[in-house]
Amino acid sequence: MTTQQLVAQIRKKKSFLCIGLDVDLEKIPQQLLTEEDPIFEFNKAIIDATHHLCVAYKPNTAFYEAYGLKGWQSLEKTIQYLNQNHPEIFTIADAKRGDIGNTSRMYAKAFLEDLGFDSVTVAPYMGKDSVEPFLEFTDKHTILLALTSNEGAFDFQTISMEGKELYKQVLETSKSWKNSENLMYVVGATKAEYLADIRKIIPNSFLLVPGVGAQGGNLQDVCKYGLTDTVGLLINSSRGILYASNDQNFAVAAAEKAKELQQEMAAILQQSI
Ligand SMILES: O=c1ccn([C@@H]2O[C@H](COP(=O)(O)O)[C@@H](O)[C@H]2O)c(=O)[nH]1
Repeated sequence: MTTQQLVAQIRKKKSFLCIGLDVDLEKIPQQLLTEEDPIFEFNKAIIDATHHLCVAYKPNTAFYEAYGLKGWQSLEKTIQYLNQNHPEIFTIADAKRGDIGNTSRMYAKAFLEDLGFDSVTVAPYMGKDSVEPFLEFTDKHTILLALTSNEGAFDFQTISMEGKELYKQVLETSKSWKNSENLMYVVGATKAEYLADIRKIIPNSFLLVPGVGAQGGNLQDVCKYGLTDTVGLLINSSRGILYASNDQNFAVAAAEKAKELQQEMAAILQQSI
């Protein structure tokens, strides 16, 4: 999916919501556990109930890898279901990969070609030759970790080297990489106060912003400094939507939470026009 197509979907749905499909078998309604593939059945119910309210889904691969072969098969079924039924929705494999070049090429092939995701998250710290193999997929997007939502982000990402914080160095250097126009960046919603500085370096790039909901990030704060002329934001919420209820009405409850965020986004978009 091109960035223009993503922006068109955002305008059409009045939403820049990304729903995180982080399925924890201990948190889903227990009656689903009798199904042959509880993870997929849960995802399917969530997707069926929320697809009109969001423009992206982001399965975090940890929640599938944790269940071995069965988990990987659930991930495969989930992305196939999305690509077949909702090809207009942007898909993100939140896998946080990155390795020496030939290994990165295999990661890129796994997520972007074999599974068929539109994008994959990548850690930047092994540098240019670890990221460019992902960028070789020019019809896909590589989402680079810039300033993450967790407390540990302050251990390295904000440390200054020669007067420049590491996350800023990542943003600036990555712009010189081949096919960098296909880069997006992760910035945590809990770090909204950094967005004005971030926008000085990457004024137009799309940002994937996790941390709204369970981590306490604020949508209004993120939009105040992060919004661009073409929106430029995908706001992720996972637990805050998925686990709104764990009774039989879980999908309806999830849709209600998603709708609250979508309506807040619609109001923000209307004001910014
Ligand atoms: O900086 C980051 C990068 C990734 N994540 C991931 O996003 C979701 C957030 O889930 P919530 O339940 O809405 O907190 C999850 O998959 C994280 O691994 C992040 O939170 N922060």
